[in-house]
Amino acid sequence: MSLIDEAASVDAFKDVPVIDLSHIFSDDPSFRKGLVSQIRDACIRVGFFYGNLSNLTVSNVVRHGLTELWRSLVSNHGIPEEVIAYVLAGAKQFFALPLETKMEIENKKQPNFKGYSPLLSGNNDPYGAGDLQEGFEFGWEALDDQKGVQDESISGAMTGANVWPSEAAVTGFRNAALTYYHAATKLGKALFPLFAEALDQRPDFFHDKTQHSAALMKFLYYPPQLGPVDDRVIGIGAHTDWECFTILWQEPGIQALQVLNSEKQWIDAPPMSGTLVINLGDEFARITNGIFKSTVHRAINRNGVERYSIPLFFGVDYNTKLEPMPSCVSTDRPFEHEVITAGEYIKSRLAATYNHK
Ligand SMILES: O=C(O)CCC(=O)C(=O)O
Ligand SMILES: [Fe+2]
Repeated sequence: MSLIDEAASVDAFKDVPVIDLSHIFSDDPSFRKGLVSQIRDACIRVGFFYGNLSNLTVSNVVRHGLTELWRSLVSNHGIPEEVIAYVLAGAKQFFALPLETKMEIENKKQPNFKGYSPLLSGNNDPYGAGDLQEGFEFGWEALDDQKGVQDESISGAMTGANVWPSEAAVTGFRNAALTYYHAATKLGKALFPLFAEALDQRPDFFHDKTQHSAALMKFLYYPPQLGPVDDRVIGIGAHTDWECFTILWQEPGIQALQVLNSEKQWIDAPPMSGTLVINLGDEFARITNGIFKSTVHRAINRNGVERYSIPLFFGVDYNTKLEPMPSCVSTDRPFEHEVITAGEYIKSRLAATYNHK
């Protein structure tokens, strides 16, 4: 079936599919075909899936540089290990700092909203009254032992360096955060060829558009929300993500994330051991003219305990134009957006969310 016909024939999903990514690096056509077809179905029908990494072979994990990420997810006692443990400890320490210390790196003072966003400062749902979360956002930066400096010319509309709390305030925070960032972006880079094949393109279709890791990582802290709740103030209001896809780590054991289907039912997407949630965003929806779904979701923390989550929003390079693929456009299915660059799009969404005057 063509992409356009397939997109026209989908029913409301009732759950978020789980896709085994053990063969993510396999060139064996039988494995590859099966995986691509599951990803295509999830992207067209749901816009969300759980990527199960727990059965990856150790040799593949090592060869493709996923060790830190994999060991963060896969443990035999369900407790996050290694990098995630450091990241989580650092995030907890950071969010526990006095407000005035955190406000020294407030996102509204930075050119592109990197840094700290206080409680209720963002509003992802225009019908909401603010998101009940605190955040800390940062983008690509070389680790101390890596070569490379940030080339600002490639960041286009999204130019702007990261800001960090002082090393004295949260020891090891920057290093732990960047280590996890680099591990998660490696997984992101391995996913682009699969998405390309799911769109009937060559595996390297996105290669020239993903040279620079246009990816933002955000640490999120959600206080518990108990008692009567104003529906307009929840952890993060109903929204779509903005980049191509998000790789989301959720704190184990705490249900908060929900995904909206076409019958307006909220479907729970609880954390699942050995997996990361992968969901598509607006850049992919634009590039595919709506064939890949950028699905509405929200998070509500009614669990009586604090909750942390870590999305990595991975887009095409900021200077790439968000144009539709010709195979996704027809006379019945015209493209209805202005063509702008990815950087311009992300910047405009950040400004709208934080109401920056
Ligand atoms: O915290 C979560 O589970 C979801 C976060 C989210 O949807 C976002 O930051 O875009
Ligand atoms: Fe989201």
